[in-house]
Amino acid sequence: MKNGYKVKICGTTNLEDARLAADEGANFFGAVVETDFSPRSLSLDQAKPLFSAQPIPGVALIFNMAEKRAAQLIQELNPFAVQFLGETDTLFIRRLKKAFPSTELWQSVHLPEAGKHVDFAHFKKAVEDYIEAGVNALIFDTAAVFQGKMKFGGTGLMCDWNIVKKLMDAVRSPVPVWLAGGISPENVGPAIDATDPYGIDLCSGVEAIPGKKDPLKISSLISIIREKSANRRKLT
Ligand SMILES: O=C(O)c1ccccc1NCC(=O)[C@H](O)[C@H](O)COP(=O)(O)O
Repeated sequence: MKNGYKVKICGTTNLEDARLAADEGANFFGAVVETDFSPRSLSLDQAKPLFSAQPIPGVALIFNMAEKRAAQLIQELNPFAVQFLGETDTLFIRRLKKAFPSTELWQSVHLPEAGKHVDFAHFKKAVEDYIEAGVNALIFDTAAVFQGKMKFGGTGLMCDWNIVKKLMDAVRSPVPVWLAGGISPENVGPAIDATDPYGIDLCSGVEAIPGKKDPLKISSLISIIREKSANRRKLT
């Protein structure tokens, strides 16, 4: 999608699905690397074929990875962007940015699932700090406990879109802001209406089975997003 809302098809585990996302018109694919709480996590070697092909720009998602390993990942995969899933030390962001100026650094911000209490001041400060440190994009997503373990993303659960919108309005981010968490073809329209994000990032909502994307779900999602984008253009 060249104009309008962007789409990232995330949790991609194989090259066929990265190509499918590209063919259907998504803007980015994402792959989770060396992240133990994700059933879709790839080793560096498993991720290589996806990133050497990069049919569309690829985003490598990592969780609290050591700095040396993150540098190695950037050198070996040459992703368009690295996306941090954990709460990232802003000095770490600054150092990586200096070392790899041509790699974008994206930061996930994980809110609790909708209905749970949100410490608004905490999230506002975190977002301001990430912007100040120089991240290139922010992704609001959902974190939740599964089988006693906190999962930062890939939950299939929505966060509170009204709070996302309130945070967006409060920080007036100079960088693109994505919405993720439990989005599917069924609810992508209301998700866009509620937050008017730069883009939509999703994983389980377009899968046939965990780890395998569903072509029909992706094409239905993209056609809804195209329609929403066309309507927005009419309004501006
Ligand atoms: O896909 C996963 O298993 C995953 C696990 C941990 C972090 C991220 C993960 N997926 C990639 C994404 O960024 C997802 O698009 C995002 O978390 C939303 O996932 P979903 O709620 O399944 O759409």
